[in-house]
Amino acid sequence: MTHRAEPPTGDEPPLLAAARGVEPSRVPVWFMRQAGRSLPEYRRVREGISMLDSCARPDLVTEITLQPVRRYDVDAAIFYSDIMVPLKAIGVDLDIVPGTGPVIASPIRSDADLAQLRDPQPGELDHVAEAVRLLVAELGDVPLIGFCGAPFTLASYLVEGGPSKDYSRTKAMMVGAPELWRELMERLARISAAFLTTQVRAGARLVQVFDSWAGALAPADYRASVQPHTATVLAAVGELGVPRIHFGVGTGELLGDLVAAGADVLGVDWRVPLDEAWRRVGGGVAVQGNLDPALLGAPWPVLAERVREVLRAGGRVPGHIFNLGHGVPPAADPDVLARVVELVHAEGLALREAGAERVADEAAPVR
Ligand SMILES: Cc1c2[nH]c(c1CCC(=O)O)Cc1[nH]c(c(CCC(=O)O)c1C)Cc1[nH]c(c(CCC(=O)O)c1C)Cc1[nH]c(c(C)c1CCC(=O)O)C2
Repeated sequence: MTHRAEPPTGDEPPLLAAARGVEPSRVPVWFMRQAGRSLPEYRRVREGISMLDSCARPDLVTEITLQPVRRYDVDAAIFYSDIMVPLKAIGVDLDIVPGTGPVIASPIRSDADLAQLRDPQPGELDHVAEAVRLLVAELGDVPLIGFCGAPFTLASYLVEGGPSKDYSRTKAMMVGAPELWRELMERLARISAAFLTTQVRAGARLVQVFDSWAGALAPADYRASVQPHTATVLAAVGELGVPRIHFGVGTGELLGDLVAAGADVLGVDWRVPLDEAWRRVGGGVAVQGNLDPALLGAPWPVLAERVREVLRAGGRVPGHIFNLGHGVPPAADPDVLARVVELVHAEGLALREAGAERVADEAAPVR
């Protein structure tokens, strides 16, 4: 995808313009995990219904996805689902335990265990397509973001059996049983690609691939054992022509490799300033991020300054989509998020210009 190549178009949704590196009519903003426990209306509709059951009901998926769009003036909806949903759909015995995360009944540690993983059959993702179609009809001009988990992040849950701090069984398989690892990653890439292309074919206009835990890997291991499989997923949606965001936490040393996997937008956590991230990858992409979610609890004047700092750094990059550096924490105050959206929209473009001027100053010859 080219950047700075096309003139601004007044009516293109700001999110899609920024993703192409074209100046948008306002700085677009959305939040990872904008739907979820931080919203009282979410807690109400989820009462007595498990996470995975809610994901299987297109009416609930539609309602929950729309909740943050009604409450905030965000520039995108993100499909309410989970990275584990396609695995559940093919029959993997798993649950999402509140306060813990995904838990797998029979972790995958041998060739025989791989039998749990097969390509989704026709019909198994119909509830996903139906929910996306319902949503797109309701959303009007607000684009829907589709998403999936990258093979490594999915593998980490399947091999460990649940959330992990060090991913030691996963890494041991990666280096100690490379054939088993390759087969596992190839199967996961096909499953995630099917989940993602289902969303795009039903109307999602942009996608985000979450390799949330890839930052745990050394770059050489990432490149040898992970990147080719994520590239398969990104290529499958690339063929459909939608912009692709690639995101992971703690990936400061991997940013160039994340882009090389086939991304149009680099998702950055709060550890690396956006302009620095863009320099590290040599440009050629838009960036998304990267306010530290922990700062949402700071006094408003302090938080507002941090929002402006993100906008200035993003202003040095041809396309910037404002977001947090990771998901909205369950304890976040929705009124604070609403103020962040207002601030980004009110001051974003002016601060982009300020950021761009600073780049020009630095580029001027020293006398
Ligand atoms: C690693 C990962 C998972 N799921 C996801 C990731 C990648 C994103 C990231 O890095 O955070 C992706 C995800 N999960 C969810 C969304 C959709 C909606 C959105 O972003 O607004 C998305 C994009 C809903 C969800 N997925 C989950 C919730 C909370 C469950 C609940 O409300 O009961 C939501 C709204 C559950 C979940 N699912 C997972 C975890 C770690 C958890 C949290 C467990 C907990 O703290 O209770 C696995």
